This record gives sequence, C-alpha cells and structure tokens, in this order.
Amino acid sequence: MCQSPLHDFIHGLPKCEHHVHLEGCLTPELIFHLTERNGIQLPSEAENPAYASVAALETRYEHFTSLDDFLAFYFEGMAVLRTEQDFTDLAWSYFQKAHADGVHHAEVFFDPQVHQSRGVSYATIVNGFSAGCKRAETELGLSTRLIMCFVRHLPVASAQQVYEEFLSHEHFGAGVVHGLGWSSSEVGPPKDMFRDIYASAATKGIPLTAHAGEEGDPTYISTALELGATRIDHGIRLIEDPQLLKRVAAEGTLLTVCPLSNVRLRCVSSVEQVPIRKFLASGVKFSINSDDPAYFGGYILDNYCAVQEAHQLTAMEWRIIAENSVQESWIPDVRKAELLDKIEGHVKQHLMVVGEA
Ligand SMILES: Nc1ncnc2[nH]cnc12
Ligand SMILES: [Zn+2]
Repeated sequence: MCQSPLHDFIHGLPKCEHHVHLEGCLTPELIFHLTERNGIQLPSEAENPAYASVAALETRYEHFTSLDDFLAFYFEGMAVLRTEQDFTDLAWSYFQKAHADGVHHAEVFFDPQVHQSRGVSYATIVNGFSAGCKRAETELGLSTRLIMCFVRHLPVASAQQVYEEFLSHEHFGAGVVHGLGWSSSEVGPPKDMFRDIYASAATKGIPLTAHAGEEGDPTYISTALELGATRIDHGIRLIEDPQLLKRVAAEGTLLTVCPLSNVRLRCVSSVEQVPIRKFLASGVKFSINSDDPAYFGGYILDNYCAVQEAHQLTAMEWRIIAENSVQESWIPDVRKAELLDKIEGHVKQHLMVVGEA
C-alpha cells in the first residue's frame, strides 16, 4: 500500500497486465511445497545456502546482481513443476492475486522449452496453464491470453521444435495460445536469433512481442521491431535513441514496463530512474507490470504504487495509462469497450469523491 492520496483510486483502477511470467509467480513457499508433493530435491544447503529455507531464499532474491543472476534461480526454481496440476495451481495462484489487485485482463508468458528440457511434455504444460486461465475466466471474470516465449539461452533448434509443436496442436487457431514472445538472457546471444520463426509466425497473423531494451541497448529494440514484434517487453532503454523513440510513439507500439523488476535486476538504481514521465511526455504508450512478482517483491499493484510514489502522477495520467493498456491488449473490440467503460466509471466515481465532478 502506498501513502499517496490516490491509493484507493489506483487500487480500484481497472488494470490489464501484459508482462508476467507464470513461472515468475512461483513463490519460495510454493517451491518448497511442490518439492514435497513431487518428491524433488532442491540444491542442498552445501551446494547453495540460498535453498536452506523459504526465508533464506526470499532474502537471496533481494540481492540479484543482474538479469542472468536472477535467471539462474528462476530456471532452478521452476524445476519443481512436473504435473498438469502443478501448472494449473501456479496459474490460479497468480490470477487470484491479480484479481485482488484490480486486474481485469491478463496476458501471461510461459517458457515451455525449459520444462521440456527436463522431460515435461508440451501438452502437460499448456493443458495445465490453460486450465488455470479457464478457471480465472469463469470464477473471476478475468479475460486471459497465454503467450508462449522462446528463450534466448537455449539453441534456436529447441525453439524451432516447440514452435512446430505449437503449430501442430493448432493452439493459435483454437485460441489456446494467443501470441509468441521471446525472453531470457538479453546481451550475448544473436539479437535476431528467432528471425525465421518470427517471419513464419508473422505470415500466420500471430501476435508477436519480444523482451528488448531491458539490459540491452536500443538496437535490441529496433531488431525486435524489424523481426515483426508489435509490442516490446521492458524497452526502458528506448530513451537512449530519440529517433527510435519517435518511431515507437508514432506507431503506437506498447512497451510493457516492469519497474520493480528493473530495480531488482539493477537495470536502474531506483523507480525514479524508470522513464515514466519521458514516455508520457513523448506519447509512448506503456503498461505497468510485475514481470516475476514472486522474485521481485511485488505484484502489479505494488508496481503501480511504486510508480506513484516515485513519479506522483495525476488521476488523469493514470487514466491515460489504463486506457492505453486496454487499447493495446490482444482482445476483441467488444472487450476493449467493456473495459474502457469500467475505467470511465471508475474515474467519474473518483471525481465525485474528490468533489471535481
Ligand atoms: N525480466 C526478464 N527478462 C528476460 N527474461 C525473463 N524471464 C523471466 N523474467 C525475465
Ligand atoms: Zn519478463
């Protein structure tokens, strides 16, 4: 909870989340619970003292030194996910939290290659997550979208293989998986490693996004756009290239910004350094998201509050952010209209409360 007089307004503001990794919602508590349920060994305390207890793991998460330092824990932690039920439980735990934070629509990432590399089938992963999405739609009234991410630290051949599985299951046509993204280590692997996959997906009309401009310079963003991404995950380093910034603003490309993640992974020194005001002033559309809430100390509302404490936005600036988040969601126009109405109602109610209606 933030100290801002706008806290209640921000809490109740209808939100869309576009950047959350379901595996990044795996809390230390759930990791330990699933090790017991599935009879799995975590690294021993001698191998890595961080795994001594839930509390020790939580403390270690406060000291990530970089994206890759975090990713080592992220990939190790997700090894506890084995059965369809594990994936469903994880997704359901996230959706309940998101709902309580005022999320009405959530587009959620998952990383199948990493699970497949330890023998979990594509069907187990997708069926499990998809059941969690269905439950959120039915019981919480959320709309959801699954986005499959290719990971940059594994060979392209492994991405190609899961892409072919995704096509053979006809998961895009059936609305089970709605879009594709890429994530994991940014600096190091070739910027355009998924060129052929993205070219193929673009011809099929599959929505494409990409993690870029998180640790990497703006050329990672321009490469992602060149390959067909119509949305950029993070993208905070866009401010280093004024020409590209103008282009992103003119084309209405959404950046899915994750302030608490940027601080924990040392991409910026504080939320004040996240270029929220520069993006607003230059007409760059962005949404505010949690990325890996179990690792970065906060879900979406915590990110909204951190932005408010650092940047002191007005209710009307929050309205712009909320409306852009709806407009750039991968949902039909009728759902957009429904969510825009909810935002309008919420703003009107706020103006009455503060006597400005
Ligand atoms: N912040 C992040 N950047 C890149 N890949 C990720 N996978 C999970 N979180 C990520
Ligand atoms: Zn991410």
